Formats: sequence, structure tokens, C-alpha cells
Amino acid sequence: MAAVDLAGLVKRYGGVTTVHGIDLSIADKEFIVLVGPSGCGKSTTLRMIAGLEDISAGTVSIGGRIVNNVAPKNRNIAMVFQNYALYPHMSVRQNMGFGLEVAGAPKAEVKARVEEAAAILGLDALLERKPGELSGGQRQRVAMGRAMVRRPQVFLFDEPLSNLDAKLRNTMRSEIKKLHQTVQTTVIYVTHDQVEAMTLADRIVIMKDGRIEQVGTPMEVYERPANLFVAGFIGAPAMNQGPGRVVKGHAQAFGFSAPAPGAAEGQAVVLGIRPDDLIIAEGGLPSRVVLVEPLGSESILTLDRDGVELVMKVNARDVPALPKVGDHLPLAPLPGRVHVFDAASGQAMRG
Ligand SMILES: Nc1ncnc2c1ncn2[C@@H]1O[C@H](COP(=O)(O)OP(=O)(O)OP(=O)(O)O)[C@@H](O)[C@H]1O
Repeated sequence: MAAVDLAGLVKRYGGVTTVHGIDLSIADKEFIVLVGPSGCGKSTTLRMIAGLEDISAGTVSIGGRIVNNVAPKNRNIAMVFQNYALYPHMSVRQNMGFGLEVAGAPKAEVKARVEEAAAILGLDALLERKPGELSGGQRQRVAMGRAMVRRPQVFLFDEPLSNLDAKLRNTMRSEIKKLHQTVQTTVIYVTHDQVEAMTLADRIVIMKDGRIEQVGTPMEVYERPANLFVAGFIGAPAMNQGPGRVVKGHAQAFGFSAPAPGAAEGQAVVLGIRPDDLIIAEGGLPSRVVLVEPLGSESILTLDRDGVELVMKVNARDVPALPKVGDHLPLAPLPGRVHVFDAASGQAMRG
């Protein structure tokens, strides 16, 4: 068990800085997800924690000890990659135990630890099979087992599910979450998938261009995004964002209005409304349906409101019949659910 602290962590390749001084304290047993678009520096950050990349400046501490100059194998971490690279000629048992054997662990201990991990991961019946005789999900589980037998203080995951098909990805996602509840080890998990981030994390770290944009619980970053980037990145379908101005203390865009306490008259703002927070309501602004995407229990509607497109979610239970393209619906935001951002800085404005 260990806390992980990143202080002023910097990565430069040649003259180019790709990670700009990351500060982050990860608690013992916490499940932290680093998420952001391709190239934002999340893998580089993880690899510096693992010791697979040199640190240009700053420190990585694991369990209170600075590990900048500690070899990866002595950092008490285990990493699970997207390409889990099992040895094809070895059985599951051998693949899982190999690292321990190389490290000189006694045979009986290797056997016990492999069987313990196999039991947790539901691999008991597959121990004598070769990787070629396993499904993608089972292989991924073996890769996790191989990490688990080392009883690391910290698990590092780098996009472990991106090679799996959508259904399996969902199953494995739940399994990783359950696994964390069982083994109670600190996890640092990298993904570009915000749904994976939301569902797995105790806290999400949203990164962009080598910097942290916001750190918070999934509900905090969803309910109170710090800026326009986070607002657009977290949540699917994405938050509707419309440019507007402040008039008499109210931010106005899309024809909607929301209080903007403390804002300057005429200040340029962006109004943000989540698709879940638009409703069909008497007195709402007439908007024309241009696209209907049924998902079963809910549907995604795209509506045109005076030349601006708005996306909303409707729950099948809340409407007598699914609206059709060309229908006109009176749209309104749920009171208190409109986000206001300063257009110049992109930062959220809160009273
Ligand atoms: N060996 C390298 N030499 C030079 N630049 C590199 C090297 N490795 C990574 N970079 C750059 O560092 C930045 C961060 O890369 P990183 O792999 O951490 O991004 P990422 O957020 O994990 O993206 P992805 O989801 O695409 O893996 C990118 O701009 C990348 O081009």
C-alpha cells in the first residue's frame, strides 16, 4: 500500500516540454484516472512514475520515498499495458509466475501466489492453457494476474482495454473496478476514454497539453467543470456550448438566460447546457428537431434553435411518443443547471 506524490514533474524531449510541472497527490488505495486527448502527456506521466522515462525535473515519490533514481523493478509497482505481450509458448501459470521466478522467489511461494491471483481473476481453470487458447478478455486478465502476483504497492494501467471490443471492454472495466475493491491497492490508470475515466475513478485528472486542467471526483468534474475544456471533454453527448453576452447580470445565449453574478455588463461569455439538462417545457423556446437517435431507454435529439444546434437527451418514459424530424418542441434548460464561462479565459464563472 502506498501513496504516490508528483511534485513539479516535467518531461522534455530535446528542447520540447511535453509535461509542464505536474503536481498531484494520490492517496493510498486511491483509484486515479489520468484522462485527456491524444498527446496530452498522460502516458509520459505514467511512464515517469513507472521509471520507464527519465524525469527532466521534479520528483516522483512512492510511499514517501523519492524514486527518481530507483530502477523500475525496485519501485514496487506493476504495470499493465495495452499490448499485454504474454509469452506465447508459456502456459498461463508460467506467464503469471515468470517474473517472480526470475526474481528468485521459492517455487512453493510462486505457486501459491499464482493460484491466489488466478482465483481472484477467475482463471483457475485456465492455468495450463497457452495464451493462444484464450479469448482477448482472458488474456487481459492474465496480464493483470501477472502484475498482481508481484503484490505491488501501486498498479499502473496504460490503456489496458483499448484492444478489446466494446462489449468486452465494458465487462473488463467492471472487473478492474471489482478487483480494486478486492485488492485495495493504489491504482493509476491512463485512458483517453471519458466513460472509462468516469466509471472507474475515485478521482479523475483531466489533462491537456501537458498540464492538469482539473482534478476531482467524477461527479465534481461533471457537475462543476472548471473550464470549457473540461466541460466539453467530460459527458456524452458533449455539453452544448453557445457564445453570448452578459446583459443586466445575466448571461444570454441560445435565447436562454442564466444569472452571472459579478460579471461585467457586456462581458463575452459562453453558456453551457448539458443534453440531460434540456427539457421540453411549456413556454420553452420553439426548436425544430433535425435528428433523432434512439438508444432504447433514452434518445438523443438534435434541434435547431434559430440556426444554432442543440443536443438533448429524452427519456422514453418522459415523452408520450418519440419526437420526429421536423417536429417543433418548446425547449428550456432546467433551472440552476446552466453553466457560465468567461469567453476570454474559458474559466467557469461562479457566484
Ligand atoms: N520519445 C519521444 N520523443 C519526443 N516526443 C515524444 C516522445 N514520446 C512522446 N512524445 C511527445 O510527448 C507528448 C505526450 O505524449 P504521450 O504519449 O504522453 O501522450 P498521451 O496523452 O499518452 O497520448 P496517447 O493517448 O496518444 O498515447 C506528445 O506530444 C508526444 O508526441
